Amino acid sequence: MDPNAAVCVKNLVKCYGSKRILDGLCMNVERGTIYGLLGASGCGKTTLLSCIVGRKSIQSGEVWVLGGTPGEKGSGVPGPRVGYMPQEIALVGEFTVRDAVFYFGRLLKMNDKIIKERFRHLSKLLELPPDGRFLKNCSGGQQRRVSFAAAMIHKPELLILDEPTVGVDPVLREKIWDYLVETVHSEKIAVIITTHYIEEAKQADRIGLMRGGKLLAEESPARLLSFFQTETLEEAFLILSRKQEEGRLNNVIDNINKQNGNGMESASSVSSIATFDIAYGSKDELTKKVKTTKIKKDKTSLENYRMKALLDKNWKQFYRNVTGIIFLLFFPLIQTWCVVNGVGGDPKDLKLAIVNDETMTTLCKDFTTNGSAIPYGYSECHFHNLSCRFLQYLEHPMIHKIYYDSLDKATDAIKHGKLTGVLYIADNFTQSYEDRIEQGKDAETWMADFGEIKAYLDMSNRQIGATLKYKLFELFYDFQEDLFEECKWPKRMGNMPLRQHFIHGNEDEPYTIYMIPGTIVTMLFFMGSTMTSQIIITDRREGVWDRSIVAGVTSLEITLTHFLLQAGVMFVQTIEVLVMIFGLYQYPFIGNWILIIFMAYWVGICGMAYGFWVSVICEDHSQANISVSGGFLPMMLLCGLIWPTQAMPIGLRIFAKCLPFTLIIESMRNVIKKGWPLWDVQVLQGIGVCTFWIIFFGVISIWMVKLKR
Ligand SMILES: Nc1ncnc2c1ncn2[C@@H]1O[C@H](COP(=O)(O)OP(=O)(O)OP(=O)(O)O)[C@@H](O)[C@H]1O
Repeated sequence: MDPNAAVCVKNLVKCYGSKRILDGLCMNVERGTIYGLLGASGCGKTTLLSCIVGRKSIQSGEVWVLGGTPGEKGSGVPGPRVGYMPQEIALVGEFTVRDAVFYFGRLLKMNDKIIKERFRHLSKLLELPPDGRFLKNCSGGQQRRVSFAAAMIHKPELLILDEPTVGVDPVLREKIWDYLVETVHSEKIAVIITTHYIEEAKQADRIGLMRGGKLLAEESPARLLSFFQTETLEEAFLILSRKQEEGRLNNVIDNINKQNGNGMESASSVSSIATFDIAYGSKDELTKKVKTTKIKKDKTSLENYRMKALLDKNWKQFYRNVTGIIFLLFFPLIQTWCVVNGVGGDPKDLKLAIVNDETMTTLCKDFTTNGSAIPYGYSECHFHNLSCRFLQYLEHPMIHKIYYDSLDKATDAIKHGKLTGVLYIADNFTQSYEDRIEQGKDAETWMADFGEIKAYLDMSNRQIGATLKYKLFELFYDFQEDLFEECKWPKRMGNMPLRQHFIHGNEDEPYTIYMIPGTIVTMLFFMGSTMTSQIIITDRREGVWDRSIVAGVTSLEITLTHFLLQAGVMFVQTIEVLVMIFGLYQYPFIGNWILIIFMAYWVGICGMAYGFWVSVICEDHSQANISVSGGFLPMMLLCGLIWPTQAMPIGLRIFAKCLPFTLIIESMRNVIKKGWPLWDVQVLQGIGVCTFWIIFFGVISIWMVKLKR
C-alpha cells in the first residue's frame, strides 16, 4: 500500500445478496487532495464510501484508510480521524442547528469552547440558519449545510462527503468548494466527494469515474479533458462509458498511456493503484511517514463522553417530541381507563319480555308480598300470586322488563333482535308450583311443567345470553330461598344441593379483576415493543445511527443509551398504570407490591427487547408496526387474557406457556390474589420465561446487527 495514500482500495468486491455492486474496484486517494467520485445514480458510490468508513462489510479485496483497515482495532476508522457527511441529512429533527454541531463535536471528545469557535466559523462560512432553529424547521438545503458543518467540526484527516452540494445555491456551492480547496492544501487533509454536478468536480485534484461497479479511470480533470479532447467532463465520461460497453476500455487506456508516456490506467484493470504526479502541495509533506493514531479501546468499550453525548441526544429527541410524549405517557393511562371501565362489568338493561298468563289482566298492579306465602298446619305453606312475587326479583340493573301478551309475539321479537329473552309463566303457575313442592317425588308431570318458569334466550351473543342465564338462576334461587324462609322451611332447601366455598376471591368478583394482570402485562409489553422499535428505526432511518458510528460510537453505546432512557420511560409507565389500577380504582391486592412492580416492569423490558429485535429485522416503520402487531396479537390471544389457557388443546397450551408473557400473567395473578412470594416455583417460572426471552431477543438482535453490515 502507498504510504502517501489516505485511502487505498484494491480489487474490492461488495455484493447485496447475489447482486455485485462493487466488482473488483481499485481506488487511490492521496493525502492533501480532493477526490471527486463521479458516476450515475445507483452505480455504487455510496456503497463504496460506506466500505471506506467501515460501515459495510466486504466480500473480498482490501480497503486501507489512513494507514489501517477500517473497523480494525487501532485503525482510528471509524472514529475521529474521519469526517463523514452521508447523502441523507442524518441529523435529529429535534436538534437545533447548534445541538447538531455540538453533538458531533462532543462525540469526538472536543471541548465545548473549541466546538463553539469552530461552530462560529462554519456558521459564517456556510451561512447556517440561526443557532436555535430546529432542524425540522429548516429547509433541505439548510439541513445539508448543517450536516456539512457537523462533518467538518473536528478538522478530520479524511473528509468524506456524499453529495454535499445538492440543493445548495450556486454561490454558496462555489464558496464550499473554495473552502475545501483551501483547507485541503493548508491542512493536508484528503477529501472524497461525490456529486451529480459533474462539472463542479473540475475543481477536484483527481476524478474517479465509476460505472458498473468499477472505476473506469482515475485522473486529474485537466488531463481527462485533454486525453479525450472534450470540452466537458461529462463528454469524457460518456466516451469512457461507451468504450467500456464495447469492451475496449483497456485499448483506450493503453493508447492514452502511450500518448502521455505514463500513468493513466483503467483503475479496475490494475492490481496496484497507479500513482500520479500531483500538481500542487509539497511532495515532502505527501511522502511523510503516515502517522497512525492508536485507539486503545476495542469496539465494545464504553466511553463516558460519548455516552453523555448520546444520552443528551436521546433526551432531546424525547422531550422535544410532544406527540411522542403524549403517546408514551397518556396511552397506558387511557388504555387502563378503558379496561377498567369498559371491560368485565355486568351488561345492563337487557330487554327481557315477560309473558305472565297468570296475571294477564292486572299485570301485578298493587301487588305486595304480604300474604303470598302463608304457612299453615304442620309444615305446610299456601301460596298466592307467586308470579308477581318472582317478577319483583327481576328489578335488577341488568334486566329491563317488557310485558308482552303472547308468547308467540315475544319469541318473534327475539328472532327480530328486539329482545334478549322471554320469560313465560303459565296461568296456573302458583298452584302447580305449590303442588309440585307438596308432592315432591310423587308430583305429576303437568305439575312440573306448569309449575316452572320457562325462559327463551337469544344465545347468538354467548356472553350476553350466558350472563342473563346465570342471573336468572341466581334471582330465582333468591326468590325461592326467601319464600321457603317465609314458609318456615329450611332456607337452604330453596337452593341447589351444592354449596360452594371460596378460598381466594369470591363469586361476585367482576370479570375485570380476572383481566387486570393480563391487562397490565400485555399493555406494558406492547408499549415497550412499540416504543423501542419506533425510536431505533427512526434513528437508523434518519442515518443518525450510522453517522454516529462513523464518528467512533459503538453499537453497544447506542443501544445502551437508548435502553437507559426507554427503561426510565418504561418505569414511569409501569408506575402510572399500577397507581391507577390499585390506587385510584382501589382494586384489591394482597401480594408484595414491590414484586408486583418488578414483574410489570420486567415484562415491559421484555417488550423492549422484542421491539429491539423487530427494529433489527425491519427496514421501516410500517414493517415494524406490522411485526409488532403481528407478533403481539397471537401472543395476546394465547396468553390467557381473553380466555383461560386451560381451555386449549394440550399442545397449544404448552406452546402458549412458552410465549413471553403467558406464565407471568398467571404468576402476577397469584401474587395479586393469593399473595404468593417471589420464591414460589410458579412465580419464578413466569419471571424465568420472561427473562429467557429478554436474553434471547437481546442476543439475537446484537448478533443480527453485526451480521447485517
Ligand atoms: N442495503 C442494500 N440492500 C440491497 N441493495 C442495496 C442496498 N443499498 C444499496 N443497494 C443497491 O446498490 C446499488 C448501489 O447503491 P448506492 O446507493 O451505492 O448507489 P449510488 O451510486 O450512491 O447512487 P446515488 O448517486 O443515487 O446515491 C443500487 O442499485 C441500490 O439499489
